[in-house]
Amino acid sequence: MSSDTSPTAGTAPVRVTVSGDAPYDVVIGRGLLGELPALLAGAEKVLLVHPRALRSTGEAVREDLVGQGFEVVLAEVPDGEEAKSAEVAAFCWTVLGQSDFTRSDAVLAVGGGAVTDLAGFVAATWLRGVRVVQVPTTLLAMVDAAVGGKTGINTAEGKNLVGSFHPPAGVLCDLGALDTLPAHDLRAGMAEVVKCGFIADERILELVEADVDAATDPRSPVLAELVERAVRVKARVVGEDLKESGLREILNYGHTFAHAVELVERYNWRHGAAVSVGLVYVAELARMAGRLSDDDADRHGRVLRSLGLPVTYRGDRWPQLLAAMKRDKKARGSLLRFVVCDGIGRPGRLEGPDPALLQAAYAEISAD
Ligand SMILES: NC(=O)c1ccc[n+]([C@@H]2O[C@H](COP(=O)([O-])OP(=O)(O)OC[C@H]3O[C@@H](n4cnc5c(N)ncnc54)[C@H](O)[C@@H]3O)[C@@H](O)[C@H]2O)c1
Ligand SMILES: O=C(O)C(=O)C[C@@H](O)[C@H](O)[C@H](O)COP(=O)(O)O
Ligand SMILES: [Zn+2]
Repeated sequence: MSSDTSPTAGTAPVRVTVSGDAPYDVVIGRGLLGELPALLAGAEKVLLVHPRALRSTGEAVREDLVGQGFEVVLAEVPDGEEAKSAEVAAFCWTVLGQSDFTRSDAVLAVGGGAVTDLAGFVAATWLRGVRVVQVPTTLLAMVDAAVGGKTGINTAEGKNLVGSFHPPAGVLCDLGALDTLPAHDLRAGMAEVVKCGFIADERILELVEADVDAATDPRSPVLAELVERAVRVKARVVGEDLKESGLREILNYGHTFAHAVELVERYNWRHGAAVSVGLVYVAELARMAGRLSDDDADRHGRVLRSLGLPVTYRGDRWPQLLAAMKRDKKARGSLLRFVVCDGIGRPGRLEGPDPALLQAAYAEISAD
């Protein structure tokens, strides 16, 4: 994770501060793991949660921290969405209990968004809340999941239905981790980057449109700029509205449909891929509701398609999708609520849309 012949090697890390009751920094750069001891200072024990795929990274980080005097207990969890279950959370609680973790000890997540969500939730619930430090290793986790303190696990009925707001003590986005990330996972992360472009920072869209290869090259300064821009959008929003009482909902752009797709597909779709289709769906919905221009709506599909992300979904799943959307956290009683854009960088809400409109937007993005 600290290689480096990359053009961004040697450049000073960028620090984005997230404000709130306990402000913290999101650090973006290369070779950042030397910052871990300071973030963990005061803890005797550290629970290092990592996915199976990152066993050797987990071992290397453990050795480093042991050399710095920490007692490190490893919790290896399944890859991907399988990690976000009550069973895996209970496994972590058992490890914490058997290792006598106290309130001055800490949880350290090294992994993608599934691991940062799980580890954050475990930290939020252990002894009613202990410190968590996030080391995201996917693009999606760097720009979104590890930042902002939204933690959670899934239940059989839906995505992230159990969780807590528990901000981290710090986030280290070591871009070197992206060197080993499969291309489809990098693309999945771009869906959340592009989401930030539509809700708040049009320059993100322009950078992708100008050179999609540079935008998706883990070693390019363009990708580093995109990470920073997306993190700044997220930091600004969660710094103002940690618990999603209003503004934070804009980060959920595209997610009402996306989470429904993930559930219907039994989590065999990557979250970012589902977000891509969800963005196109909600752009279509906004266009049909007379809220978004044809040009701006078309731009959603064009940018996401250029990144190799899906922009259509099978046409025979409407009842299941609608049932899942009713469990979206933005719903109030039987009122479905969507984040829509009235233009680029102008997020708003669409409340209780006509069911016929919802289905018509689905028909528009359906593949035969
Ligand atoms: N809390 C939030 O605010 C928030 C925001 C966005 C997404 N999320 C959640 O994040 C999750 C998706 O995260 P994701 O896209 O990172 O997927 P993921 O965590 O499932 O990781 C994808 C795969 O990449 C592997 N991996 C991770 N880092 C790697 C690396 N450097 N090299 C090689 N392989 C690596 C993982 O083991 C996994 O198999 C979803 O559960 C989503 O709900 C949460
Ligand atoms: O941080 C947020 O707030 C978001 O909504 C970011 C989303 O990208 C993320 O997928 C989040 O986990 C979705 O939250 P949920 O509340 O809809 O489960
Ligand atoms: Zn998301």
